[in-house]
Amino acid sequence: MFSKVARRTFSSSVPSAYKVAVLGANGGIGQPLSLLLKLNTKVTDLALYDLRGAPGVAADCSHIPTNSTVKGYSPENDGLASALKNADVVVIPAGVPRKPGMTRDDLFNTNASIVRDLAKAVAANAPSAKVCIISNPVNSTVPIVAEILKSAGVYDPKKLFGVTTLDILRASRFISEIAGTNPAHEVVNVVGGHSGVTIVPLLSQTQHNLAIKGETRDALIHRIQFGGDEVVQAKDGAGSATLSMAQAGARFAGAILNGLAGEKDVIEASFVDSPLFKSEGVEFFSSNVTLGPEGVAKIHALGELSNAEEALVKVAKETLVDNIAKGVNFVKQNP
Ligand SMILES: NC(=O)C1=CN([C@@H]2O[C@H](COP(=O)(O)OP(=O)(O)OC[C@H]3O[C@@H](n4cnc5c(N)ncnc54)[C@H](O)[C@@H]3O)[C@@H](O)[C@H]2O)C=CC1
Ligand SMILES: O=C([O-])CC(=O)C(=O)O
Repeated sequence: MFSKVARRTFSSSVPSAYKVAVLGANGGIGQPLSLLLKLNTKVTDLALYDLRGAPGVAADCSHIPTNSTVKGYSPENDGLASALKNADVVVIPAGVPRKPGMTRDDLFNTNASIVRDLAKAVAANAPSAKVCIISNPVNSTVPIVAEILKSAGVYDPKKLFGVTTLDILRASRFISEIAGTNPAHEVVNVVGGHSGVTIVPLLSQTQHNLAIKGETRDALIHRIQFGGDEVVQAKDGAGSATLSMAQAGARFAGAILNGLAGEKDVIEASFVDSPLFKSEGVEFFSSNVTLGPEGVAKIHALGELSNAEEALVKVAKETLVDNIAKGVNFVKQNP
């Protein structure tokens, strides 16, 4: 009797039921991201995969009394395929992080093949999932995944996302430190890509418009562009942002789930296959995206830019063309 009542109450409180797979779940990002996804009530099946350690992370998370079941998978016994089967959303933070002195591009040689191989598994086992790429360099890893999905004949540009949400989090926080405001109320559009000069915060569109000016403004833009370096330096060889990234990844995956569930006006920035600058050869670009049941419902234009922002976007586009080509060429040479 008691269990029947309990079960009824339980299921009526579940708004939607989705399977989310995290690939790289035992890592610095993977562990706290798995925790935060365990707290999302739209997730009913949480599949945690890593080369090692995922069953431990899963057992740990599974004791938290939210509605999802959690299972850990290893490469043995086709664990990757099982983790991916029927996944609605796949989040990929697998790969090595930076050490001081490295750029994100320095991670390419190691992470490109990791992401390529995981993308092949996604194509084979979860071809219609929404795929969220965290592994760096995002500007190149997203095109790698696109190429693999294309060769498998399952590419849908509406379903592939580079996660740039951490740039938005940092921009809100750093602006609030200057303006003395609540960071939760700082809405800021950050566009372009996810590395250095490709990260373009559109400060003219914030509530401060041009009120933050001169050297303060330049320093703020630089801090948003190179915020990742602050964490890499502070961690002093032990990796890069993990906790703030987990929060960013959980927010982004949560938005994807909200879109899947048919909620209205779900908007997050993401590095996607975008029409905005395709005519200039920039195949992927990050801007605000409305998310819906199919993934991308609408890609928003950048809106009005100041002259200085136009110049920043120009530089971002030039770098992005190279970063994207590097990913595409990698797959051509190493299919
Ligand atoms: N998009 C973004 O804003 C951010 C991206 N990152 C990137 O995220 C990635 C992960 O960072 P951390 O979690 O700090 O690194 P980490 O080294 O702590 O964790 C990476 C995990 O990936 C796993 N892994 C490696 N190869 C794998 C494979 N083939 N299949 C499954 N799992 C595999 C490792 O076993 C490890 O558990 C890095 O590339 C980092 O640069 C980091 C912060 C922000
Ligand atoms: O800086 C890094 O290497 C990790 C990252 O992408 C970030 O923190 O934005």
